Amino acid sequence: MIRVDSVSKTFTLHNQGGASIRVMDRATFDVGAGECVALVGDSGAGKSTLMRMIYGNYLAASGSIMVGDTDVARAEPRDILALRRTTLGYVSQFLRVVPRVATLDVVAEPLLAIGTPREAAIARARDLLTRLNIPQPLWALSPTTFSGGEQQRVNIARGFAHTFPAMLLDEPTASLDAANRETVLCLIEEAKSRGAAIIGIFHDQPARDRVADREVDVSAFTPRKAA
Ligand SMILES: Nc1ncnc2c1ncn2[C@@H]1O[C@H](COP(=O)(O)OP(=O)(O)OP(=O)(O)O)[C@@H](O)[C@H]1O
Repeated sequence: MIRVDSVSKTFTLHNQGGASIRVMDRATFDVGAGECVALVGDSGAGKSTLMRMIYGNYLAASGSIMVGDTDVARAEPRDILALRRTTLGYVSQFLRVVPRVATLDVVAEPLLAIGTPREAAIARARDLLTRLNIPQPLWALSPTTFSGGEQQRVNIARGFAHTFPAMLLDEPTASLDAANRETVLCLIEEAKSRGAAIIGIFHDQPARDRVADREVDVSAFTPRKAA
């Protein structure tokens, strides 16, 4: 489902005399349907950079990143946006809050965007908000004023609303309490059992041990170490 092949990356620091830093050299791995792969490696090894390249936020200098039939390393921006709507989900720790949109609609939006009938989308949003312990009186409010933890849980609910065939998870359990952490681990397990291919960064080692089938050590693709 996801195949990263010989992906390299160099950052050019335009504000520092155009200095360039090679941060990734020929990263290669794949993730099958129903599988969860954890990216591991020291701080600065390039885990986030690799994930951002797979999501299409950072452009890979060379190589290919196949997600389904789309090569993210070469795709047009509109194709990447279509991929993100239908195929590739991304759950980070942080919600990008849209002012004045009710929490229920924030969570249902990814489903509405792919044409799910409103009633079904809202039902799924209610179910996820309930599972993630967001109190019902808050559902009609914008999450702008919610606590950090509440915003994180709304973001997770939104990220899991659509049953994406491929998902990227960036520290999905960070700073959650035990009950909500358990819910997120169950959501990940459910996604795997319906066949989603998942790539995650988990500093939470017990969480990683539970949901990840394999680890990919990104340090192996860090140029200074590979040299
Ligand atoms: N936008 C950027 N511009 C320049 N350099 C960057 C940029 N993003 C990341 N880097 C560099 O790329 C390298 C890899 O960083 P990255 O954040 O991917 O590491 P990481 O493995 O996710 O680390 P951590 O576990 O600390 O989050 C680092 O040396 C970092 O300084």
